[in-house]
Formats: sequence, C-alpha cells, structure tokens
Amino acid sequence: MKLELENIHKSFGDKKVLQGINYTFEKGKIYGLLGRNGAGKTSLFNCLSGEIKPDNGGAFLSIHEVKRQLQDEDIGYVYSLPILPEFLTGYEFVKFFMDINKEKVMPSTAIETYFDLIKIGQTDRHRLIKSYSHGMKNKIQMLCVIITRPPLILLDEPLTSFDVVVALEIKKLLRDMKEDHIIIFSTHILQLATDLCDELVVLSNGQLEEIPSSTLHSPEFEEKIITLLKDENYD
Ligand SMILES: Nc1ncnc2c1ncn2[C@@H]1O[C@H](COP(=O)(O)OP(=O)(O)OP(=O)(O)O)[C@@H](O)[C@H]1O
Repeated sequence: MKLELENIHKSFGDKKVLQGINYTFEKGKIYGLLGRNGAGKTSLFNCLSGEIKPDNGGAFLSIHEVKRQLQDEDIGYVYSLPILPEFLTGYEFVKFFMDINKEKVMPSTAIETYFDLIKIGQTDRHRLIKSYSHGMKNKIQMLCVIITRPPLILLDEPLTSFDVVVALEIKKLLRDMKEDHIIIFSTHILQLATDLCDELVVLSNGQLEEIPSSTLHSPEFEEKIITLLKDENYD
C-alpha cells in the first residue's frame, strides 16, 4: 500500500504554503514530518483529510497496484487541537463512535479494554469531555484511530501531550500498527522523531524533502536538520 502525493499546492491569499508537494509514503514505516512553525504541516494534513481543498494536485492510495483517490474513510486524523463533543462523557462518546463504526470494530474488544489501554480510569471515563485535560482529549482521539484502524493515520503533534506512561504505550502501539498502515506524524521534538520514525521528511519552502535514513542515527543528524530548517524563507 502506498500514499502518493502529487503536486499539491495550497495558498492562503498571497501566502504560498504548499508549493508542489510530491512524495510517496509506504505502509510498514512510521514517517516523521518536521518543519518550522508555520511551514504548512497542518495545512498538508488538512489537505489530505479533506478539511481544506488543495488549489492543485491530489492524493492517491495504491492498494495492490490499484490506484484511486484518497477518501475520507481511509484516514484517521489526530488533531493537535482535539475536536470532540464536549457535552458527552468520554464513555458516551466512545460508545457512540463504536456503534457508528460497528463493522470496523473488533468484536472481541470491549469498550472497557480500550479505556484501559489509554489509561483513562473508571471515574474519568464517566466525566464530561469538557472537563478533560488536553492530553486526555488527545487520548480519546487516538482511541478512535485505534478502534477503526484506517489505512492512513495522521498524527499532528499528539505524543507530546501524553504523560510518559501513555506515550510509551502509544509508541508501542504505533510500532505494532505500522505493518498494515501508513503512519505520518508531525513533531517538533527531534528525539521523538529519531526514536520512533523509520523515515523523516522535512517540509520547507512549501516542499517535502526526505532525510536519508543513514543520517537518522548519525552524530551530525541534529545539525543537518537545523541547517535545513534554517533555510526556510519568510516573507
Ligand atoms: N485557514 C487559514 N487561513 C489563512 N492562513 C492560514 C490558514 N491555515 C493556515 N494558514 C497559514 O498557513 C501557514 C501554515 O500554517 P500551518 O498551521 O499549516 O503550519 P504548521 O507547520 O502546522 O505550523 P506549527 O508547527 O506552528 O503548528 C501559516 O502561515 C498559517 O498562518
């Protein structure tokens, strides 16, 4: 399975954010997406998820050599600012989510098991989402991805809001899931990127550039990334 991005452009007014994104992501790998503040990482994710429409270009999923347009249901997106119904309890929301995705939920997995996995305790699962911390809301979003297991998983800066125990758990889970999924996550934390990712791509000046995997664990890695990111043009 491959995700092929072809010539994606996006501008907001005069600001050219994405200027011809061409890249092929493959299943079996976790990709780290790096870029400076305002480089366009969230815009790229939003173009893929259909939140915003690119001005040009498109995204395609190839499964067993059959290529088709990427569709909403192919994507699990964990937003950096979680969007959840605040008037429901965590339990009510997850139950609802499992009900509407009945055909994708593993029948043997109970809702309680999912909450145990993300370490939201008995009392908290029955509290309103509006009272949840940022990290707890992110855990619920992450759970939605875990429940439906879509082929493409986009994670916008999620792990930084998890406590160390959950972050470790989620990292393990992502490593297990990568065999059957394309996982792309954006982060500003270089150590997390090198620790978790098989490939790193940098979004700079509106384009995606791959960092050779040989550099990933080399002593010059940090310096090379900083140099690359410093090249970003600002206007
Ligand atoms: N809806 C919008 N309207 C106007 N400008 C936008 C909109 N969305 C994003 N931008 C602009 O596009 C640029 C890229 O923003 P984006 O959020 O994609 O960057 P990012 O790489 O995710 O940044 P960060 O690392 O700070 O989260 C920024 O200059 C931002 O102000």
